[in-house]
Amino acid sequence: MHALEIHGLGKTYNNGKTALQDVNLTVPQGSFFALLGPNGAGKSTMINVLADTVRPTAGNVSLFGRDLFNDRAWCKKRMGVVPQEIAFDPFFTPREVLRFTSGLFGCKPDEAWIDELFERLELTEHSKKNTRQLSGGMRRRLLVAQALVHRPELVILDEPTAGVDVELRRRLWDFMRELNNKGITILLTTHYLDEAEELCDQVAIIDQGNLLTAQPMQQLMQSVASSYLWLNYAKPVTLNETDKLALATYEPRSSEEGLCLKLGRLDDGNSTFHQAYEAAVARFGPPVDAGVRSEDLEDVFLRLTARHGAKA
Ligand SMILES: Nc1ncnc2c1ncn2[C@@H]1O[C@H](COP(=O)(O)OP(=O)(O)OP(=O)(O)O)[C@@H](O)[C@H]1O
Repeated sequence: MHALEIHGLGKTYNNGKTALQDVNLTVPQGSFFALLGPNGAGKSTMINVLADTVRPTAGNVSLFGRDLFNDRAWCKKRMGVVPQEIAFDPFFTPREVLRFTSGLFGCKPDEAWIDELFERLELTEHSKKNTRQLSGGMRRRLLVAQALVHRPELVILDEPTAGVDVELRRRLWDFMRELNNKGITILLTTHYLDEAEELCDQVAIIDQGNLLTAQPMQQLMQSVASSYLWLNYAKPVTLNETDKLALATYEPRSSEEGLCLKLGRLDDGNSTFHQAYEAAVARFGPPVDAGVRSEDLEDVFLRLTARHGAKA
């Protein structure tokens, strides 16, 4: 069964802005899913539709097989959402916020779980303060605790680590990974693409309301990420028309330190490293240094969204 199945989802705001256009997306149960996109791509709109704070103008969504819009109460209990906007009643303490939220989900507050959440999210010593006394990072962690207090099976996090320092971010992700290992599905948006690549086993990229790709992370990296051979000649290499023609297969680019060639695969699956290196040496002589660099998720993301932007 899928945690989420989204069909033909569309949202046009009252001002005429279309934030989502016919989005089809499946989030497998138990996955750690990254929903990525540049600013204004439509990520928060999608999350707000799931959280019932934005009404879609088209499409349907099912959560663990049940219709999200017709079976709201059932679905809400199984879902915990960490929104991007932070808003708490300033007169409540974090513990009161969590007790109150448990009540909203029809559960008796589970004090042991609340203690564990405070501990894991490093809020124990702040649990009796008023929320207005908390820092931005603490409030964001309290939002995460609030989303988890009713033990949801699907956790949706919209930029949960914005404003959270590196160390805390790492510990927050460790906690999310532990929850995921226990079978909880996690869907998150983040602008930290290196963290998404490390954590997530599924990835979707949206841009201008359109889904560009959705697939297992490993599959995306294998099929789309390229490798490049960097040849250091200690100065930029000038490519004349004959060089460009001779090296055309490697899409040569002059760099500050020399030359960059795109590597491909031969029929036997081996890299074209050797051929590219020899071709460069034949034209420019041996470099002072050379290395191979593979594209990471950020490179792939920039390439896919730039190409889409150029088309739009
Ligand atoms: N309430 C609204 N009324 C009108 N337009 C809106 C509204 N909310 C969002 N939009 C527009 O919809 C588009 C998608 O916005 P959204 O916040 O979903 O993007 P996002 O991918 O979450 O961006 P970010 O990474 O900056 O948070 C943007 O062009 C935004 O300006």
